[in-house]
Amino acid sequence: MTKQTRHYDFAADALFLDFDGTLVDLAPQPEDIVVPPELITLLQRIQQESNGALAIVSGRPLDQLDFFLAPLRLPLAGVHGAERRTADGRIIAQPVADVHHLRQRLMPLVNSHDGLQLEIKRGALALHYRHAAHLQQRCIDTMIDALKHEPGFTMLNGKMVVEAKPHVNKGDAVAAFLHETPFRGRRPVFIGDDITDEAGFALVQSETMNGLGIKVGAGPSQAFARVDNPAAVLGLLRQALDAHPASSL
Ligand SMILES: O=P(O)(O)OC[C@H]1O[C@H](O[C@H]2O[C@H](CO)[C@@H](O)[C@H](O)[C@H]2O)[C@H](O)[C@@H](O)[C@@H]1O
Repeated sequence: MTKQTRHYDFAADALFLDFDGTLVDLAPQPEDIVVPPELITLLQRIQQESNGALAIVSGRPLDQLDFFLAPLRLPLAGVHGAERRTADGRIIAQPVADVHHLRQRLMPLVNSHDGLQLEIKRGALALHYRHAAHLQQRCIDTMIDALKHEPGFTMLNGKMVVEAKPHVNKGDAVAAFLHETPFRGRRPVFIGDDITDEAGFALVQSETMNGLGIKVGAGPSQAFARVDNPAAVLGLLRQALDAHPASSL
């Protein structure tokens, strides 16, 4: 951990965690990630100790997060905040644009090159080029062109992926949780690794929130603190629980 380490108080703080690249190592394909069994145990313990003030905030849809985190049922924000499951189990789905026409605009590129994959979500499309890195600029240019005709989306450059997502962000999702029980009134901590997580850092570190962002891995970030990789994030969670009630994150 670099820069600023702060006391983590399970009674007064709330924890918001990105998923890919933060809790699990990146994998060649979205479906290939491996969830360490210890992660499930740690999240379960944190959920209990913090009276439920723990949420996952991801670019993935809710059903995928539930699948990978089973048997846990946590509060979730999916598709970068376009859908949420609150702590009391309500699903809140933002209105989103239909991806059909955008998909049609992207498919010719995907079909004419090996190694490209189009992931379809509710209101979002992720064009993955991890297996065709030389096509990065081509993918970005194609997405920019396609979005000129599709006003319902914002472009997001992620890790070996360019996404068209709804006009939402993870900061808004965290803010929404912080208006609800059991998150309300707590100091937020947000841990994430990618550009989409910067909106989460900005929100929790704003003057009114007085929280902490923790960036995972290299690259520019506004987060006040940094750790190296998902293994180090697990280490932080473990440490916080071991030191409970006087722990630090
Ligand atoms: O917000 P996150 O939880 O970090 O999700 C961001 C995107 O993650 C997934 O793609 C990324 O991870 C894959 C598995 O490691 C990797 O193969 C891919 O190259 C990465 O971009 C997911 O597929 C996307 O839907 C998420 O938006």
